[in-house]
Amino acid sequence: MLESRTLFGRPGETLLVKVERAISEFRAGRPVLLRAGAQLALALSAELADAELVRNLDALAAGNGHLVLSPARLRRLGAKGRTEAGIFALPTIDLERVADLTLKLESRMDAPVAPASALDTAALELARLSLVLPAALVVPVTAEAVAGESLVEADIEAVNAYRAAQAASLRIVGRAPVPLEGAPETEFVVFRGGEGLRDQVAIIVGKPDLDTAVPVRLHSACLTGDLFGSLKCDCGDQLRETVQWMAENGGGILLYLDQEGRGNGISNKMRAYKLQSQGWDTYDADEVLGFDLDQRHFDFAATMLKQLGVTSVVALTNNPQKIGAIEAAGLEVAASQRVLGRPNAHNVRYLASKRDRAGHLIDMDALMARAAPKD
Ligand SMILES: Nc1nc2c(ncn2[C@@H]2O[C@H](COP(=O)(O)OP(=O)(O)OP(=O)(O)O)[C@@H](O)[C@H]2O)c(=O)[nH]1
Ligand SMILES: [Zn+2]
Repeated sequence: MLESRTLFGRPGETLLVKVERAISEFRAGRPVLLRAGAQLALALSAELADAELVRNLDALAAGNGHLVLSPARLRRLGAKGRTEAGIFALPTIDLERVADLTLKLESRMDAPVAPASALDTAALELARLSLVLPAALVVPVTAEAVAGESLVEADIEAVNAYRAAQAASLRIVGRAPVPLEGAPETEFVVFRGGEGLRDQVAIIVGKPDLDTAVPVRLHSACLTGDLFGSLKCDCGDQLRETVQWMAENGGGILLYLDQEGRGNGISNKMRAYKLQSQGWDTYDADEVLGFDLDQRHFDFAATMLKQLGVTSVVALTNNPQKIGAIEAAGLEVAASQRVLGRPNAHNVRYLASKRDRAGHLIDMDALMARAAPKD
């Protein structure tokens, strides 16, 4: 562990650095040593456990291993109204049982759920930060039992404080003009920090007047829609039409945020798409995987705007959460404007679900009027 007296351990950096290492280990399917005061436990991503790891963990666990699951997954397993994470005891750690409880569609609870400890919930937060399934195997250990192992150690307070620290560490690391088709006067400004595992990008279209309300869109990354024109969502249309609209209407700022799959990551989004192909709606599919309606935070996006000198915005969105987050961060939302994609046979259920279940301000008649004639 880095301490402030070491050569490279600057005090302000250590929290971010330690948790970044822990995330990287966790994503690689290696156990991380979590510390809560004098208590220690190994935490391992449930989806990445393999036979050898499980054998070794089981030997250390002496019957005290358990699986931590999110409230959404517990609800899906049959614990109605569950709002807290919980744990299942694993007297022996068994890969098949772990898979049943974390991922299988038809699984139902067949054992009591105990409340999760602070250590357990930190393991779950680590899974979320790592963009793997929100499910962790946790094995309490003593320092002696793991002495000599090369393990990354993280304090649970550091894990829990990581999101806020990452949002507060936002800073501009590069900017350059990037002329776009239809919007030749455009600048890309790259920020490090925020949310997700990569950088955030502000796309400044034209020369927006920062003394008046600036048209702004917070756009969450969608590889399938933005890049490949997937018919399953409205993202690609929203992205390109917003940039075009800004270019033709005095400029604006689009924030391209590293929040693929509503913050669940691309692998979990594909798992959710698979479930959707079997009939599940977008939110129910996420719940099967253990995710609540939306994992995204938008406070850091407001910080990006502030760093760019924006104080008042015209919010281009249908999502009231985005508007609320901008206001909560102390920026003025002078007005908001809907951003309609194009409906088709593949995305109309998704768009209706966003309106009906997440309160998005989508006027279905106005939307349907935009359907291509072939639809
Ligand atoms: N988990 C999950 N994510 C999805 C699905 N379809 C699209 N997404 C993601 O949802 C997000 C949509 O982002 P946005 O278009 O910025 O946000 P929005 O909440 O729809 O709000 P507005 O478009 O601003 O009205 C992107 O991160 C997509 O990758 C899905 O079925 N499941
Ligand atoms: Zn999309």
